[in-house]
Amino acid sequence: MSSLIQYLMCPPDHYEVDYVINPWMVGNVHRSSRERAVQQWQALYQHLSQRAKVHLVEPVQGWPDMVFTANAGLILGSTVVLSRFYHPERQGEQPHFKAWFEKQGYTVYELPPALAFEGAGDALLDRAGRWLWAGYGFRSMLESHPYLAKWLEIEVLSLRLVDERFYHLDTCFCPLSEGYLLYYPAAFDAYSNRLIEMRVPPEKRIPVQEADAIHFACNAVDVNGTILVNWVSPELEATLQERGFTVVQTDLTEFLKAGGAAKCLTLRLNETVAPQTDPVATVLSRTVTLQGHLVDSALLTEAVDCIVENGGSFQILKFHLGEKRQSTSTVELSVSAPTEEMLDTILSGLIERGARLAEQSHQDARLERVQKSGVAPDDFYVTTIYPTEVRVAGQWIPVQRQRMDGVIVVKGSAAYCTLIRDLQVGDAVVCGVEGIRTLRQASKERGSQEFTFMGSGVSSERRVEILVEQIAWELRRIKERGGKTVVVAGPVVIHTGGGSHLATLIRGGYVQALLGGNAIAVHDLEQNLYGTSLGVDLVRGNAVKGGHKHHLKTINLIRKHGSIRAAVEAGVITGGVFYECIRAGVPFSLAGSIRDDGPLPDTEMDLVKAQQDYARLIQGADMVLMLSSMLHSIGVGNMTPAGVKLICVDINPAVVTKLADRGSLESVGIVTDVGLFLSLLVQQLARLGQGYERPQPVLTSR
Ligand SMILES: NC(=O)c1ccc[n+]([C@@H]2O[C@H](COP(=O)([O-])OP(=O)(O)OC[C@H]3O[C@@H](n4cnc5c(N)ncnc54)[C@H](O)[C@@H]3O)[C@@H](O)[C@H]2O)c1
Ligand SMILES: NC(=[NH2+])NCCC[C@H](N)C(=O)O
Repeated sequence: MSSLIQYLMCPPDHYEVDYVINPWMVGNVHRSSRERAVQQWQALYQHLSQRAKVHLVEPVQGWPDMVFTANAGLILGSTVVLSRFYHPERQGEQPHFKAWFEKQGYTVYELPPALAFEGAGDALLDRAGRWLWAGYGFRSMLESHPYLAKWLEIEVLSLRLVDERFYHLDTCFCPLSEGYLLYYPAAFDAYSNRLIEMRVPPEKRIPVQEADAIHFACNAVDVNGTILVNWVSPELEATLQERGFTVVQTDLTEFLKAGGAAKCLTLRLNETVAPQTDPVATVLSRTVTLQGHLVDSALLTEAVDCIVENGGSFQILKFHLGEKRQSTSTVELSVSAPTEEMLDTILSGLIERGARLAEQSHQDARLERVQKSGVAPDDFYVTTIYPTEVRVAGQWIPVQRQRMDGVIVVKGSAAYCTLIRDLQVGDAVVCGVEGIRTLRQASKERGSQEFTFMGSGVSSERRVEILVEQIAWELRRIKERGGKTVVVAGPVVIHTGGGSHLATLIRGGYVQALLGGNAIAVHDLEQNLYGTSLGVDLVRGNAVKGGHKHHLKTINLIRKHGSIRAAVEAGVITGGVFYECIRAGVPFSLAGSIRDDGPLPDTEMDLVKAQQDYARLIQGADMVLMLSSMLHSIGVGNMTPAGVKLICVDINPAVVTKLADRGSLESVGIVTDVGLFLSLLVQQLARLGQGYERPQPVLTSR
C-alpha cells in the first residue's frame, strides 16, 4: 500500500436529513440542501485529494448517513472491526461497508449482535499508535472495547461521553500529530478527563471552548499537520498555528444538520500500530439480577441510571416481564465499568435497589476488623433504609436496627447496623459488595399494600384536604391496632396555633412518642403560662409588653422545678402539648441545638445521647409525622428504616422534597401551613367519630 495516507469517502448522492438520531438533526428533517451538500463535500474531497489518496465507496439509496464513512468501521493495519450501528436507521449500511472492506482484502471482524459500536466515529488511534481511545455512552457500548483490544491487539482506553451533542468521540476529541490532542473536556465524565490528563501531558493538550466545539472544531482531519475542519475560532486557529499546524477551514454546514463534519465524512484506511502495545481493555464486568415491579415502579430505570451515571455500561442478558399487574418481572444484567472502584460504586447502588450479584448466592460477605475505635475499614459497605441481609458462613442473616448511613457489624450469627462513631476495636465490619442483598421489593410491596392510597412524592398541588383525610384514616387504623405513630415537631407548631391541636391528638391516643428540640417545649409551656409564644399573644396575634422575656421566665420556672414532669405534677403547667404527654404517659425526647436558650432540664445537650434517644423512640414506628422542623425531620429521616411511612409537613417545598427523596415509597410531602394542617387533621378525626374528643381550649394558668 502506498506511503500516502489513504482515506475512504462516500459521495453524498443520497445524503439528506431523513430522521432524528442525534440532537443536531432535530428540526432539520428534509431541510438539508443536496446541492449545497454536494458542493461542500466536493470541496472537502478536493482538499483531501491534494494531500492523500482518497478511495470512494458507492452510495446506496435509502441510507443517507452512509456519507459519514468514519462510522463504517475501525481499521488498524489490515484488520477492520465492522460497525454495528445502535440505531436501525443506519444498520442497513453495514453490509455495504462490509462488502467494500472484504473486496479490499481486509480481515473483517463483527461484534456480537447485542454490542453496538460505531467505528472510527467512536474509536481514535493515538497518532503515535500507542493506544486506542474508545468512546462509549451514547452509541458504542463499553462492552465492545475488550473485543477491539483483542482483535486489533492494542490497549484500549475507554472514555465516557456525557453530553448528547457530542454523541460520537470524534465530535469532541481529535488526536493530532506530534502527540497533540484537540478536545472538549466538558463532553467527558470526570474519570475520563483524569485518564486523558494522565496520558497526554499538559503542553500537548489543546482544550477547546464550547463555541469551537459546537462548530465541530474537534471533528477535524489531520493530514500530516494540515488540519481540515469546518470552522475554528481565530483564537483556536492561532493556537494550532503556534504548534506548527496549518488550518484549512472548509464549510460543512449542510452536514452539521445531520451531526457530522470533516472527520465524520472520512475514514483513514492505513493506520499503523506502534510495536509492543499491550492489547488490553480494562473493562470489568459483573452479572446482577433484579426482580420486582421493574417497570411500573421504575426500578429498572433507576438501575440503568445508576449504572450509566456512575460511568458504567450494561447489557440486558435476560428479561422476563411479569404477565399480570401484580406479578413481578426479572432482569439479568451484565454491568461493566473501566475500573474496580467505579464497578463497586455501581454494584452498591444496584444492591440498594434490590439487585443480587449472580455469584453472591455462594459468596460470604467480606468482613474486616476495626483497628481503631470509631473508625471503619476503608471500603466499608454503607447501609440504606432498606431491609438488608448479609451472607455469613453460608447463611443469609437479617441486619438488625436498619438505618441509612451506618455500617454492618457481624457478631456471631447476628448483624447490626452500627454508626461509625460506635465501632469498637475488633468489630467485624462488612466491606465491599459481596454477600449483601437488600429486600427493597418486599418493603415496596408491603408499602404499596399499606399505603397505596397516599402514594409518595411531594405536591403542593395535591389538595391538602385529601391527604389529611388519608392521614386521619391511617392514624385511626394505627391506633386501633395498637400501632405506633411518632410525631417530630418544631416550635412553629406552637407559633401557628397548632399546639392545641397537637395536644388534642396526644390526648386522643394518636401519638405514641414526641420528638423535638428545646424550642417547641419552651413555647408550648410559655403559651400555657402566659398565653404567648415568643412573646406574641396567640389569640390576639399581637406582641405583648415584656413578652420577649416570657420564654426565659418559662425556662427558669421549669429549671426551678427540675423537669417538665415535676412542673406538671406541681400544678404549675395545666395544659398544652407536654402537659398531655405527661398525663397520657407519652414519652418525648428534646434534642439540644446551638440555638437553645436555657436550656430546659429535659433538653439533651449531648447530641450522641439525643440521637440514641430518638432512635429508641422511633423503634417500631408505623408512621412518623414530621411537623415543621427541618433539622429534626431530616435527623429522624436519616435514622428511620424503610417500611415506616413518613409524612413531612412544611411550608418550604425544598424541605419536603428532601425527605420525599429518600427514594422509598413511604414518603409523603405536604407543602402547607402546619397550623392549618393540624386543624384539618383534628377536624377530620372528629368526623371519623369513634369517641373522639372535641379540641379543648388551651388552659393558661395566669
Ligand atoms: N429559644 C430557643 O431555645 C430556640 C428557638 C428556636 C429554635 N431553637 C432550636 O433550633 C433548632 C431548629 O429549630 P427548628 O426545627 O424550628 O428550625 P428549622 O429551621 O430546622 O425548621 C423550621 C421549619 O419550619 C418550617 N416552617 C416555617 N413556618 C412554617 C409554617 N407556617 N408551616 C409549616 N412549616 C413552617 C420552615 O420551612 C422550616 O423547615 C431546634 O432544636 C430548636 O429547638 C431553639
Ligand atoms: N463520526 C461521526 N460523528 N459521524 C456522524 C454521524 C451522523 C449521523 N447522522 C448519525 O447520527 O449517526
